[in-house]
Amino acid sequence: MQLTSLTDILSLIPDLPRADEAARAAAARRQDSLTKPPGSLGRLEDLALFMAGWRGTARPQIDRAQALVFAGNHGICAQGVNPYPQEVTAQMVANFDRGGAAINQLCRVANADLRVIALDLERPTADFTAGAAMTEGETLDALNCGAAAVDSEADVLVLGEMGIGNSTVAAALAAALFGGDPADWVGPGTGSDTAGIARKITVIEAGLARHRGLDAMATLAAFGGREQAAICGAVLAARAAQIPVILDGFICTAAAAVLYVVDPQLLDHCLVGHVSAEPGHRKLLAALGKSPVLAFDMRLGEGSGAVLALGIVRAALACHNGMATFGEAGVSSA
Ligand SMILES: O=C(O)c1ccc[n+]([C@@H]2O[C@H](COP(=O)([O-])O)[C@@H](O)[C@H]2O)c1
Ligand SMILES: Cc1cc2nc[nH]c2cc1C
Repeated sequence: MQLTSLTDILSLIPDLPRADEAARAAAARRQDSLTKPPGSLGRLEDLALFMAGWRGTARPQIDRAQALVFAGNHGICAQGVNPYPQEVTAQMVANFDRGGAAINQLCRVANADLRVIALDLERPTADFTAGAAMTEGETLDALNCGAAAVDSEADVLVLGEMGIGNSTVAAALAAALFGGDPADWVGPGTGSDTAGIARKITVIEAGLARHRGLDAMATLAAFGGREQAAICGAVLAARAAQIPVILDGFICTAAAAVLYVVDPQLLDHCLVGHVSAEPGHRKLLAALGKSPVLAFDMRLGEGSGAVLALGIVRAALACHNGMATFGEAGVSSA
């Protein structure tokens, strides 16, 4: 998938695959034949049916799980919206590469292949209070980079991000896409105090005043950043390859929300792995009509909540594929 303009996305939509309803129905029949009262595995059953629909088979397996973490830097950091200095983005990328971050440990436990992609860290996006964070060309480059990173052989894709300052970008995107009071979308991020949160709100109000009346893709360019655009590209490429996606926290979900505003069905193949402790995430999930797999009070980013949810999806498929039916086990049904 190679986008040459931000409006290309509209022409892709009619050809994107949809869930295979026959495979999903066959998986539902299997669930009802397994040695348990129907429905007793609750949302594990829903996850198995979700995977069946998107993988197009009644007995989906996860042989290959890919985790992609995109990192970017943000011009809005010039406004003092971030408690940690911007160089932490590159320092954490080095930490990911050495295996020292939370995401490395969680990917090992969940058996996911982690790939970290740093997007022009030495060239932060522009300050969105002064102009568009990204040109159309920069937005397209990041979208195409995200799309190209998707392993077409993967059975599931976990997405995450790293970028000092990007909780402000995410809140700005959410406010621009869904409206409401900016204060409802803003939270502490990595640990802003009350004064820091007030600064984030002021900055977002200035950004919203500058960038009015834009469509969803232009909103992405206006507020940034590269990692958000790359997440959009990866979500689209995964869809084209019928690979279900697990989104991470507030920042990752706000990026994908751009696609939802383009067309809500663009996120049909996406689960949200967890609801972050960042307060705007709950409101964002309500706007997208998504229920998180987990609520673990996490607010790290990096894809950490999404890869934890991968373990739950693996558990759902272990039951779905490994359990005996009533007939096979000689267990009497109701
Ligand atoms: O995804 C979340 O829910 C989340 C919530 C709070 C913080 N983060 C991470 O923290 C960074 C952004 O926070 P900040 O304070 O620098 O804007 C960025 O690297 C994110 O991955 C992520
Ligand atoms: C240390 C650190 C690790 C992170 N991982 C994702 N965002 C982060 C922000 C900070 C500050």
